[in-house]
Amino acid sequence: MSAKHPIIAITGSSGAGTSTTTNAFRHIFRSFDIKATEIEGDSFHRYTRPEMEVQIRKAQEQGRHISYFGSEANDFNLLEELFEGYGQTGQGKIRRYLHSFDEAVPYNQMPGTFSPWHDLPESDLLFYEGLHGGIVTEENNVAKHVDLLIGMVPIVNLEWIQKIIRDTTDRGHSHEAVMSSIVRSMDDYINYITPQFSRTHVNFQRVPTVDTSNPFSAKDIPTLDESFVVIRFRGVKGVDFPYYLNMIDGAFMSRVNTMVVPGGKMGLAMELIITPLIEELMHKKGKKVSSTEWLLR
Ligand SMILES: Nc1ncnc2c1ncn2[C@@H]1O[C@H](COP(=O)(O)OP(=O)(O)OP(=O)(O)O)[C@@H](O)[C@H]1O
Ligand SMILES: O=C(CO)[C@H](O)[C@H](O)COP(=O)(O)O
Repeated sequence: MSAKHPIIAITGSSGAGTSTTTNAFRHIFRSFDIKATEIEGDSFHRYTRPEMEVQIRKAQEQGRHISYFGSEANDFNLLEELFEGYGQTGQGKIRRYLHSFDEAVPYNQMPGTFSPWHDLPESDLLFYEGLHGGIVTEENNVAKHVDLLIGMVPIVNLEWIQKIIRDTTDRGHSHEAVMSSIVRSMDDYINYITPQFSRTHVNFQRVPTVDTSNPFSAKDIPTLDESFVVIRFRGVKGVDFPYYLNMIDGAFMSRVNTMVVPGGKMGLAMELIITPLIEELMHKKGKKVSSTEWLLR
C-alpha cells in the first residue's frame, strides 16, 4: 500500500467483465482530473499463445493441467515487483498481451504475442484490471500492495456465457476450444481465482434473472436489464447505505454488508460507491479533488 502512489485493482476471471467495467472508473478519473495508468492482467502471462499450446500439451502428457488462472502460466513475481516498485517510486515497466489482430497489427505482430516493454507514463495512480489483482500464494503477495481492491464476479454460468461469446466472436477461438479451456482451468479457478474475492474491499456480483442453466448453448449474454447486481462490502469504513438506497431506484439491502441493485443501475452504483473511495485515496496522496465539483459537472 502506498499513500503517495496508490494502486487500484479490479480482479475477476476471464470474461468476468473487468475490461468492460473499467469504463466506470475512467469516468471517475476524468471527472476528478486524475492521471491513471491502466494496465492489464494478461500482460503478466508467461507464454505467447504458441508457447502456451506447447505447455498445455506437455502438461497433458504428464497427466496434469495448466491454465491461464494459475502460477505456472503467469509471472506473479513480475506482478508483485511492479506493484511494489510503483508504490515506492510511481514508476515501472509494462508490456501488453495482444489478443486479436486489432490489438496486434499496430505493433506489426501476430495475435497471441507480447508487445515490447515500455516505461509507465507519469501518473497519480496505477489501475490494474485482470485475473490476479488480489492474488496471494506461498511465494507472492500481490494483494498487500493494493490500496483499493474490487472484485468483478458474475455468477459462474454468466461468466462462462460471457467468456464463450467473447472468445468466439472477438478472439477467433472455436466453441470447443473455449469449453476445453474452461474445463482445463477448473482447479486453478478454485485455487487461484475465487480466494481473491474474500480479500476484496467491494465485490460486484451480477446475477441474471433469465435462464442460464445451460451456459454452453447460450446464444447471447443476458443484458444488464435482465440481471441484478449483488454488492458486498468488506473492511470499508463509513459506507453510507441510506444514501445509496435513496439514490438508486430499486436498491435494497440483503445483508448488513450487502446491497442489491437492478442490473441497469450497475454503472450508477459503481460510480456512487467508488467515487468517495478514490477521493479518499487522493486526499491521502495530497491531491485536491472535490466530490461536490464532480456532482455538479
Ligand atoms: N455487465 C455486462 N453486461 C453485458 N455484457 C457484459 C457485461 N460485462 C461484460 N460483458 C460482456 O462479457 C464479455 C467479457 O467481458 P470483458 O472482456 O470485459 O471481460 P474481462 O474480464 O476483461 O475478460 P479477460 O480478462 O479475459 O480479458 C464481453 O463480451 C462483454 O461485452
Ligand atoms: O482472457 C484470458 C485470460 O484472462 C485468455 O484466456 C488468455 O489471455 C489467453 O488469450 P488468448 O486465448 O487470446 O491467447
